[in-house]
Amino acid sequence: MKVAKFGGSSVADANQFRKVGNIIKEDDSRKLIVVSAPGKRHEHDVKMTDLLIRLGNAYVKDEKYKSYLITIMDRFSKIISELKLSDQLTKEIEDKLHSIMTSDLAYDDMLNCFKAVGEDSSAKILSAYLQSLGIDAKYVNPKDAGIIVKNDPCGAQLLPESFEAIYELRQEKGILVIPGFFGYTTDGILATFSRGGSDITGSIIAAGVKAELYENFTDVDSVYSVNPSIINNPKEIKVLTYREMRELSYAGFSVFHDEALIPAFNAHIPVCIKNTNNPSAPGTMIVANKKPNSKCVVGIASDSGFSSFYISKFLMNRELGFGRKLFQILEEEEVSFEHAPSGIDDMSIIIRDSQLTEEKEAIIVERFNKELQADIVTVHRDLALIMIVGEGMKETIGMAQTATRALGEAKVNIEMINQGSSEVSMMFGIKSNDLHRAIKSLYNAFFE
Ligand SMILES: Nc1ncnc2c1ncn2[C@@H]1O[C@H](COP(=O)(O)OP(=O)(O)O)[C@@H](O)[C@H]1O
Ligand SMILES: N[C@@H](CC(=O)OP(=O)(O)O)C(=O)O
Repeated sequence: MKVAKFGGSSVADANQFRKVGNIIKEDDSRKLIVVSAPGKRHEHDVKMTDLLIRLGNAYVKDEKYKSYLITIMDRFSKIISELKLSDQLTKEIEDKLHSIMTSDLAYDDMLNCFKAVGEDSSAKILSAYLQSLGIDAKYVNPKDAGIIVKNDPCGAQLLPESFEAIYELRQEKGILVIPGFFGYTTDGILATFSRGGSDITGSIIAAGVKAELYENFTDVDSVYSVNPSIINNPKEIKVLTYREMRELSYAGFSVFHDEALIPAFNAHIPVCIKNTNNPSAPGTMIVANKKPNSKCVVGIASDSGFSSFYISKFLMNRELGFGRKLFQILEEEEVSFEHAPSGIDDMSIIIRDSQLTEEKEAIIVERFNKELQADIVTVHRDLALIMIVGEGMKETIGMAQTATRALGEAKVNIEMINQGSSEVSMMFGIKSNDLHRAIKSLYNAFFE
C-alpha cells in the first residue's frame, strides 16, 4: 500500500488534475492520496492558500474582501467545469466559505478554517474526478482520518494517539482522498500545519497506515544538489538519507517540508520525490541508510532572512548560569533561536527575521546589557545561512578547507562557521548579498 501526496503544482489547474488521475490509475497500490491546495500555474500566479489568507485577513479586519472571494471561486469553478464535474461542488465550496464567515470562531481559528478550504476543496474535486473516471474513490476529512493535533501558532503538532486511528484506514475499500495541511484538536477545532504542511499530512498518513512507500509528487524530476533557481541544471540526487534531507529541507530545499521527515523516519517508511509532469522519471529516494560514497557532499542548501545577536563578556565560560539567563531572556520575549555557536568569551545567537521586530530587538539588547552585564552586544541583520550536507562529512578530511577556499575565491566574507553538533552538515553564515556568488563557487568546488 502506497501513500501518494500531490503538491500545489500538481493540482494547479484542470490539466494537472488529469495528470494526477492518470498517475493514480497507473498503480493499484496508490490507495491513500493526500492533496494540497491549487498552487501557482505560472511564475507570477498566486497560490490558493495565499488568496485564502488574504480573504481571511480582510474579512476578520472588516476590510473589502469580495474581490478575493471572486478570484477564489473563479479558480475553483474553472477547474470544476473543465473537469466536467457537477456545479454542486462549486456551490459546496462557496457555502463552506460563507459558513466560516458566519461562524463565531476566534480570529486565529477562523483564519485556519479559511486556509484549509484550499486543500479541502482540492480533495473534494479530486475524489469527484476519480469517480467520474469510474474509480472507486472517496473524500475523507482529516478528522475522520484520525489526524488529531495540538494547536500552535507556529504550526499544529500531531498527537501520537492519531496513529492508531489512521491505521484503521487500511480496512477501507477503494481510494481515499485526504486533504493535506490540517488536522483537528481534541476539542474539534481545525488547526493548520506550518506552510508547505501537506507534506507533513502525507508523512503522517504513510506512517499511520505503515505504507510500503510515501510518494511525494511535485514539479521537478528529483531533488537537486542545489536549488535549481540558483544554478542551472544542477546535479540530481538519486538517494538521500532522512538526516541529509532533513538538514537540506531545513536550510532551504523547499521541495520537501523539513518536519515531514519525522513521521516517515520514525516508522521506517521510504520516501520518493517524483514529478507529476514526468512520472516515469525515477525521482529521489529518501531512506534510512545508503552505501558510503567517496563524494560525501550531497547537497548545498541556503536561506536568507536571518539576524544574529553577538554577545561578548570576559570570562563568560566561567560564569555559572550565563547560558540559562541568556536563553531565559529569549524565552520570556517569545523569541526562538536557530543556532548558538559560542567561543570562550562570546556567543552568537542566530534568529529568523520573522521572530525579531525592531521593538523586540531593542528590548532584548537592553536586557542582555543589563541582566547579563555583557561587555558588548551587537545585532547583525541581513544574514544568510548555507548548509553543506552529506553523510560521512565529519570523517572526511579537507571538507572545511574546500568550502572556505571556495568562499574565499568568491570574495565572500564568512561571518560564522558551525560544524560542531550535526554529524552530517557544516554551516556558514554570510551576508545575504553574497549568497548567489557563494553558492555558485561552492557548487563548483564540490560538484564540478
Ligand atoms: N534542491 C532542490 N531540488 C529540487 N527542487 C527544489 C530545490 N530547492 C528548491 N526547490 C524548489 O521546490 C519546488 C517544488 O516544491 P513546491 O513548490 O513546494 O512543490 P509542490 O507544489 O509540489 O508542493 C521546485 O519547483 C523547486 O523550485
Ligand atoms: N497549501 C499549503 C500547504 C502545502 O503543502 O502546499 P504546497 O504543496 O503547495 O507546498 C501552503 O501553500 O502552504
